[in-house]
Amino acid sequence: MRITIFGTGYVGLVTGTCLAEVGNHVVCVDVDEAKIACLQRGEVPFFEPGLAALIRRNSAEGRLRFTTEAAEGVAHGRLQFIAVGTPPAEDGSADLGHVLAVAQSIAEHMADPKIVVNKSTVPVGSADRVRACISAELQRRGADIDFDVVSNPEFLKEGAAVDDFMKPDRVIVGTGRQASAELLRQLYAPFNRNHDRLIMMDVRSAELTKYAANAMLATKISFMNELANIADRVDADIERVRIGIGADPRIGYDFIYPGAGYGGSCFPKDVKALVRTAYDMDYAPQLLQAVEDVNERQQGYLYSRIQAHFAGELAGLTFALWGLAFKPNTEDMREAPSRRLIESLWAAGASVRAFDPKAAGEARRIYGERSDLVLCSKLEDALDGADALVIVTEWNVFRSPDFESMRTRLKRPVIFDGRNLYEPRPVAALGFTYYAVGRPLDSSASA
Ligand SMILES: NC(=O)c1ccc[n+]([C@@H]2O[C@H](COP(=O)([O-])OP(=O)(O)OC[C@H]3O[C@@H](n4cnc5c(N)ncnc54)[C@H](O)[C@@H]3O)[C@@H](O)[C@H]2O)c1
Ligand SMILES: O=c1ccn([C@@H]2O[C@H](COP(=O)(O)OP(=O)(O)O[C@H]3O[C@H](CO)[C@@H](O)[C@H](O)[C@H]3O)[C@@H](O)[C@H]2O)c(=O)[nH]1
Repeated sequence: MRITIFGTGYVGLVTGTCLAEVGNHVVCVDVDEAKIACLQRGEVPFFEPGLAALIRRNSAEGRLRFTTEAAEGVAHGRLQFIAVGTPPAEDGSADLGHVLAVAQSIAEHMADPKIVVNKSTVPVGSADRVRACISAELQRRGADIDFDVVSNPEFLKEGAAVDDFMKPDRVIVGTGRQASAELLRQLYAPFNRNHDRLIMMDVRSAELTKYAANAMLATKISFMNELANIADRVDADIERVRIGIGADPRIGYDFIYPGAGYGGSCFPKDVKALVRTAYDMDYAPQLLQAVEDVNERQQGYLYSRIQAHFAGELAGLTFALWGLAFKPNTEDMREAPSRRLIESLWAAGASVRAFDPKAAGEARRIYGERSDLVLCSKLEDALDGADALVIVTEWNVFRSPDFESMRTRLKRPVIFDGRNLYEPRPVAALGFTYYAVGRPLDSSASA
């Protein structure tokens, strides 16, 4: 099939590349000239495992092209995917500005029938707004061209995006038209061979399904963070509790890790947007509001532990930080817990020596060169002369460190672990003061 994708971020670029990989002819359009120039040179603008090789192969074999020309993109595909950002507006609602700008471009250049497929995460009713936008422009042009707007939300995770797209748990397609449903079924057939993963529904339910999935996952995390905070106070070990409850298949082990709070470009903004939708409909979403409030507090967890340990005297201290990205296997720092922590430490007069396997460049882009942020190229270097180590992201390389060397490099043997990577008792036995999330400090519970 001939397919056009608007937006070459995590979703657009992965979607376009994976659709090309199974034999389709794909044109990706972005307004960011630097990004498109980079892709045209065969470089990938961000780190996502496995993506670069796929882009290079499909570009070389002529199935994948990149352009800033909307007209070229609109002319190419019968299917026009919208995969642009929907950032939070001031009031928490999803900002549809980029989505509607793409709809407008499609309508301006449309010369034959199109199926517009929305992959961006958008509030219920957005497909109607896209449809209205396209209709208005076609009417202005005096053009009578058939089109449909389909909702096809994306569920990929950063760091595993290619795998998630190639082997989806499910593909949600929201449309009221049989012909659109049939075309989307054909499009996704190569990803649907093992068993039928396609779930067809109406457009509004498809739009809400995306928010429901993210809100449910965010709820699991906030629930565990709440429990971890209770465990802290009653001297119980949340890791034992996690293992104990996950054994119940109705609960399961996925997404019940307590930590430094959820971050990233999706959960924080999507929970907020769903809360906003509910309030707009005169419904108070108490549970969702609590999910967000708990996360807000949890993002301050590491800092409050640090403050308590140093009795609020942080001025002049140096903290080694392991992990800047919002989670492992990505360089993305959008809403990363590390940012809130770094900024709190700076505000208290402390400085930071950070190591992240992939996100140092992103941190430099966000914060620029500053004397209170040293970005180290080796994890050991971050420790040198620091008053404590703080672990914010659970990269694999942090899981089995050389504790002896760590103790000699740190000025004081103190670890604040926001991801519960180690067992408290053995680490304490090596002479460290070890703070984890919801785990007692060297108690029999952690034996
Ligand atoms: N990142 C994820 O893991 C993920 C997963 C599922 C769904 N989503 C949703 O998908 C959407 C895109 O997310 P993302 O992380 O890929 O975004 P992103 O910020 O990484 O990329 C968006 C891209 O769209 C481009 N763009 C903006 N306006 C444009 C226009 N008018 N025409 C063409 N390109 C334009 C931007 O330049 C940018 O390159 C969001 O709604 C997000 O919530 C994201
Ligand atoms: O048990 C857990 C699991 C995750 N997290 C945190 O939750 C955040 C989000 O993690 P993850 O869901 O793995 O990353 P995303 O790439 O943001 O993916 C989510 O958001 C995407 C965008 O909507 C969806 O498509 C995905 O299905 C959904 O998992 C990160 O800060 C994690 O550290 C925890 O604290 N505990």
